[in-house]
Amino acid sequence: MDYLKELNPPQIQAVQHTDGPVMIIAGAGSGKTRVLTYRIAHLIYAKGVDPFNILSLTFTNKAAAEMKHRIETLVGLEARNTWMGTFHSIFAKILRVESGKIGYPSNFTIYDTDDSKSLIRTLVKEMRIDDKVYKPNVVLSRISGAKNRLISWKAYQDDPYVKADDEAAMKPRMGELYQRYQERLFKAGAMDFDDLLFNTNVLFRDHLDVLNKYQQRFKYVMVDEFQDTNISQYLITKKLAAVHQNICVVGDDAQSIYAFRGADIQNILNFEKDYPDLFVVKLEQNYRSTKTIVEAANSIIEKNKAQLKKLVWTSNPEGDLIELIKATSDGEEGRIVANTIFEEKNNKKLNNSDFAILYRTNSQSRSMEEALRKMNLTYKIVGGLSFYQRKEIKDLMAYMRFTVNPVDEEAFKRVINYPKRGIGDTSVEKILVSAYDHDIPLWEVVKNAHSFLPGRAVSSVDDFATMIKAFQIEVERKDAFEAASSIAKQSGLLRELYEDKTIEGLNRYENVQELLNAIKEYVDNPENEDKSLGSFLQEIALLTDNDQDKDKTDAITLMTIHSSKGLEFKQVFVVGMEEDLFPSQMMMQSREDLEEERRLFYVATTRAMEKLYLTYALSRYRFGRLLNCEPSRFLEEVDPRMIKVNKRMSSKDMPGALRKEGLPGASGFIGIKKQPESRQPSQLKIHTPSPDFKPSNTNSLKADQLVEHPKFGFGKVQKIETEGLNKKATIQFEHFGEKTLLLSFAKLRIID
Ligand SMILES: Nc1ncnc2c1ncn2[C@@H]1O[C@H](COP(=O)(O)OP(=O)(O)OP(=O)(O)O)[C@@H](O)[C@H]1O
Ligand SMILES: [Mg+2]
Repeated sequence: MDYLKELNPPQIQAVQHTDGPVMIIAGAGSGKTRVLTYRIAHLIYAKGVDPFNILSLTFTNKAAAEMKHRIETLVGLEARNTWMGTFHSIFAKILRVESGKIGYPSNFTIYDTDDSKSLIRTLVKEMRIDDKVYKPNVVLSRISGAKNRLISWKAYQDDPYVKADDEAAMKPRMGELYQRYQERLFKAGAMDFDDLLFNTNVLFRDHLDVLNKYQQRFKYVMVDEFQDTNISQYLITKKLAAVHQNICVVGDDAQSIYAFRGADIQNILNFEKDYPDLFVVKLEQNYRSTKTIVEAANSIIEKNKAQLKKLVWTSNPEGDLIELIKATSDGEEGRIVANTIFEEKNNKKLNNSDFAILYRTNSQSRSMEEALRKMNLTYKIVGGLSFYQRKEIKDLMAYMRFTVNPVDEEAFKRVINYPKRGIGDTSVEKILVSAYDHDIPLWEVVKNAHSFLPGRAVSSVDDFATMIKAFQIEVERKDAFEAASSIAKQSGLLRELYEDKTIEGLNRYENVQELLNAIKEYVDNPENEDKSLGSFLQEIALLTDNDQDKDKTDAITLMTIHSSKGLEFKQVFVVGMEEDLFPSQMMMQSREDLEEERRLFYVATTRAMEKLYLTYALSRYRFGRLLNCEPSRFLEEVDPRMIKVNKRMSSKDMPGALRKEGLPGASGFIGIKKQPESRQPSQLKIHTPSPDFKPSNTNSLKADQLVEHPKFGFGKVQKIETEGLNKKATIQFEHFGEKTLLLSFAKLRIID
């Protein structure tokens, strides 16, 4: 097999050096992920390693799926058996098997951020403390920060510095809140995302037999995006690799962008200390981007002081200059981006999926979406409010969760009185308080409602318990799809949605059907061995933002820079290049923070393969007000030789005269040398008909036929409609988009 031919010499070295610790720290686009992929293929193919003995940890499950697929094409189906996924998904899988050891049920629920915040709200109320001081997201991020550094609630409470810190922040009861939060999660048989790693550490610390089992299993351990691991993740990896010492980490310190979530660049430096006989590989050649983009990116990251020096070069062509685009408002910014994509698509025959629009915060997607929709350009938003965050989906999932794990408090709160069955808030509260005060599992309280509640509510709660018991029997006997369908029906949820005949109601009903489709797909997929509902629920709980683009149609990608890590697109727009927005005002407290923002900018620019655009607006709606904006300081940090100031405008904003000339005027830009225009903003050229152009008889014109129009050029018939006496054809023209023409007037030549 010739796969080594597809690598350069240092990459081959990294692939072939399979035994002992290896670290690859190299710049963006230099093939780090590719090396990991080929390394796994090499282990299986050349070294005969059993795929079950290989563990690789990736940034998203989607990245893992892509890697698996690639390895499959290199070495065959066996590749499927490697352990590959995010830290969270891999260790959730292991915890599901071992959870009994640390006192959790094997069907433990995974709480998402909403569940966690709701629990914190409940606790704050119970403790009678100020919910304006103890805001759920502030409390949660404090707890999360502690857990990511492996600080238990006990250690938290015992640490005088932490205590002083909380007191200074006017939150003296944080430690107590952390403790109650953990206790309640435990009672609910639930873990939040951070617990998956925290508890894995506990498991490996306290149960050496379990640790030993996995140490023996994972003979080879690999970590992608190593710069963004936190200490909790690092310790797990280190422990697992302690016996065989075959650990390979790849990363780029210049792309470390999760310090705010506890990622620690120190891990890279520690790695050298922890493994003195470390084999270090440098990759310097970038295969992803044009020279212009590589050099611009180098000029950006150079400004950071805390950086390992690295060389990144490319033999790719020079490529286009980076376009700097100014807009008067965020609305105009959106229109310019949409217009530019439209033109570039037509001029260069690109697909929607060749484009990405990257922004600092999710809320910036709105103006982009509006403009794209107006131009009929298909797009998808990665992250943001995803399918699984919708209320109706969460409701049905809560039924399933409670069935599988009937102590799950947050699931219980969602479904006990939805659809309405006459159980009031007071009764719900009584049930929860009884369980907590008497230390009885929630499910026992629900099953024995008569002992805890006044007469009226008892029979409704009894009915609810009977229903859940019936669901539990189904879950045991049937696969996830059959059980879920039955739960959707018997719970009354489907009927409730079906009876709502508004458009939103209809949408919600369809969404639930779509969830059932997804479960069917899961059950039908031969790769999923465990077809139980519990197993499906876990899979869903672990979807990362990036995994949810189920929709495979050709679409422009909109996402935050954070979620774009590791990806590449032919053309990339980094929008909202304004002070306070990027670098973000919220995140900037120190020089380190500014450097992290700059690394984000580096990540954004290095996603582009062929062309990069940086755009900014002079005014923008933020926090409900129209604010004036200044261009980002980062724009001045890009090597000016790589930039041209473009005078693009959206057609709508162009004054009439300029529109005709195609030369819209715009002023220059702060401190950046203007470059001579290498290319005029392209105009759609009117087609010159072929010499043999002769209109055809279009009486029998059909969808899918190819036609030529004397002005609009070549196109494909989408559909034919008859309206009264007229016949109309909708045609997708290569350069002019979709047009509907009356056939009795249009001169069309049918090409066959
Ligand atoms: N030796 C090579 N020959 C041809 N193409 C290569 C080679 N090495 C890498 N590439 C290609 O270059 C691109 C970037 O590679 P890859 O994504 O592995 O880089 P990376 O270092 O992981 O980047 P990032 O830091 O953004 O994660 C990919 O399209 C990859 O297929
Ligand atoms: Mg990568």
